Amino acid sequence: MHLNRLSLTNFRAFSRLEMDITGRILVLVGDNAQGKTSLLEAVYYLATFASFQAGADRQMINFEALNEPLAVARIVAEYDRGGHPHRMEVRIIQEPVMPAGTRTRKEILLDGVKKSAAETVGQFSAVIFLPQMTRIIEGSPDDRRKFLNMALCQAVPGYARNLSDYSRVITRRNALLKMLAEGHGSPDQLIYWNNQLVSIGSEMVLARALAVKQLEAHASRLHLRLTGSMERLSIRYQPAIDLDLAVSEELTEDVVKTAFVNSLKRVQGEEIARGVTVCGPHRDDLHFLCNDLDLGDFGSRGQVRTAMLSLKLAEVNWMKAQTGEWPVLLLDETLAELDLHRRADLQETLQECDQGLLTTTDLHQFSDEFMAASTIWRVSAGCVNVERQTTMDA
Ligand SMILES: Nc1ncnc2c1ncn2[C@@H]1O[C@H](COP(=O)(O)OP(=O)(O)OP(=O)(O)O)[C@@H](O)[C@H]1O
Repeated sequence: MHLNRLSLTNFRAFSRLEMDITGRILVLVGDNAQGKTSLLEAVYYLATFASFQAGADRQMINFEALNEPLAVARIVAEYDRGGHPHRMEVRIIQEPVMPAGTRTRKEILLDGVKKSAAETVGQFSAVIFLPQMTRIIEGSPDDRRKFLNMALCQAVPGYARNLSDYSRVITRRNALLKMLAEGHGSPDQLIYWNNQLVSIGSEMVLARALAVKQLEAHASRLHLRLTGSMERLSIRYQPAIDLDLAVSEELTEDVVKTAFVNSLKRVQGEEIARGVTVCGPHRDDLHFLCNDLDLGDFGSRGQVRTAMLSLKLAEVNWMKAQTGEWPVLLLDETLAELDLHRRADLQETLQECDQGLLTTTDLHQFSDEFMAASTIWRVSAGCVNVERQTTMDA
């Protein structure tokens, strides 16, 4: 995967930006609040159609543009995938709705053809490294599910569609449960939504179980290397349905569906009383263990950071194995956080991949060798200019 050109219009602080990207490794350097992270956000949006930092899409539309009745933020990328050139355009549109409101929606064009997000996700793939990514281990189950979803949507065919259908089923089922909680309707009305939930949810559980196993294989190997064989990293997937992965021998669709149906029977009373779906993949969790101790509860800062690096490098390798393509690596101020040894490992992965974009406020943290292989772009007040082009990609 190689990004050749990026064009932004009314995206965050960039009212207009055109970048011809020739290098394999790009370092975006600039002071704070100049737009470096926003650039990575735009590129990552092309991979997932979700921001890693904004709660709502409208936050990405330039403030001044939002003063207009119709405001459009546009990201256009030209990239190579599997040796073929592609063009993706994403428009985030805020438009008026009667009588006096606004709504935000997005439009996606892949090679000139309008597509939905679910059918386009994965056409351009990227992995993001952020200083705050330790939240995946230390934060809430929601952070961990988000991590899984972002990775699986890009690399597992059909997962993005299931995720979007599942979320629709949950909304409709919750509305019915709320009605039942208020004493209207009959529990028999749940049968249809239970079938939908079990059918889509079981596919998601299977995909997650398999992906976590594969990610764990990569992560534990990398973690042994990063810790000089001192620490064994394992990742445990904990589905919210009554399914103990440690004891279930072979995980088939039937095994998962039976567990799901039984779980729904067990919680039906509670669900009707609370008016909400309490069991299913939207309540799944992950656990990260280091030498069998849960890192979320007992990990030191350094241990969590190293485990995160192993996990993210595993995600890169897993995505390559799944899709045959290296994802574009996006590193937001990540190297500064790492010691020399771990920095070297990350730089090694960068050398293997097709392309990496890094942000920094300080070029001194990079080795001379790394700098020679990088093209340096200066980001200043929403403008980006090449400061030094590498000669090593020629
Ligand atoms: N929708 C928007 N419209 C205009 N400007 C915005 C919008 N959203 C954010 N900004 C501004 O963009 C600026 C750049 O933010 P960004 O996080 O990309 O900078 P950065 O160079 O990565 O900074 P740092 O090094 O501090 O992380 C901020 O000053 C922010 O206020």
